[in-house]
Amino acid sequence: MTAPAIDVRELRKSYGDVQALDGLSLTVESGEFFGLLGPNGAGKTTFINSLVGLVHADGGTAEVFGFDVEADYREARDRIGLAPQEYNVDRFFPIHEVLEHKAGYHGVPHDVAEERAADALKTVGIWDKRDTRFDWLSGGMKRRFVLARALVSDPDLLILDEPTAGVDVELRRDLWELITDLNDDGTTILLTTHYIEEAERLCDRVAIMNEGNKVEVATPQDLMERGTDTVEVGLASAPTTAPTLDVDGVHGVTVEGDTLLVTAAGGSTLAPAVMRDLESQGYTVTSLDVRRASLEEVFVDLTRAERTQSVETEVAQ
Ligand SMILES: Nc1ncnc2c1ncn2[C@@H]1O[C@H](COP(=O)(O)OP(=O)(O)OP(=O)(O)O)[C@@H](O)[C@H]1O
Repeated sequence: MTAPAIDVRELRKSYGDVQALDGLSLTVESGEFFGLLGPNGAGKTTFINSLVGLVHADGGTAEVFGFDVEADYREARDRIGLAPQEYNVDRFFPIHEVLEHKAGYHGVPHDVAEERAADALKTVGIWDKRDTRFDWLSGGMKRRFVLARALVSDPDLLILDEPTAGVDVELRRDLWELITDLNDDGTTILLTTHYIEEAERLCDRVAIMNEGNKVEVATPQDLMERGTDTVEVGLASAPTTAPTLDVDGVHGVTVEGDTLLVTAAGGSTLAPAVMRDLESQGYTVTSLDVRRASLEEVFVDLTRAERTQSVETEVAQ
């Protein structure tokens, strides 16, 4: 069996009083498209940095494709391509040379490195800029370049730390297509993002982090099913009070003019039963619409619940 792309156990890192990683355990399977979500300061970048040797963890273990990130640093690091949040690019050389140096650093012979650099620049669509320096690229091209640099060592695991932050819609879609293709070709992807829609669209599974630990790991669909949907039922005439519904899973009913707002987990499956119940009570249903819980709502609920819980624990202590 292939070793997981990432396997961390009880990972800890503190900066003074701040527990950036608080015993994080997480497994990402080889070939997965995995999302890491969490509010600012949740520990996502610290986690990524610990995988690539930029942060030395205080405790726990981290392996990449079965290689310990510290004891087997070289083996683990050579399998990872990192597109970080902050640019740390050599500004004095044309960008194709920067890529060749990077490939060389990972042990790729010079002639192969030249080819890899050309391929990477073509893949991200800035081959015509190959003789330009990094500083002279536009903001969008810089994003593309950072991805090319992550790709030049032909990594098995591509780590993208907020790759589409602040980019325009067109580039975002281009980048989505590019990384989806890479994943289809077998590259494992670890993506952090604050755009929940991005995670919903792209990721097989997501981990929601908060305060240095994971709150939940699931598929975006599973998470959304835990959220509260709203069934909007249009009635022929406005009721004076909210009807009582005898349908399992319904959380509440409110009246807004001639519309009933029925909140429920799994609204789309309950909608027909809601309609039947109302009709059996003599109501005439004129329209039915289901507003699904978004991943964003579930994310906010989960991280808020977690924060409230930790405040309550602190108060209790
Ligand atoms: N070098 C450092 N020195 C001191 N504190 C740090 C350092 N790096 C991170 N921290 C702290 O550790 C915590 C986790 O930070 P981290 O950057 O990992 O979060 P994040 O989830 O990546 O946040 P964001 O979404 O804002 O990028 C934060 O409280 C941060 O202030």
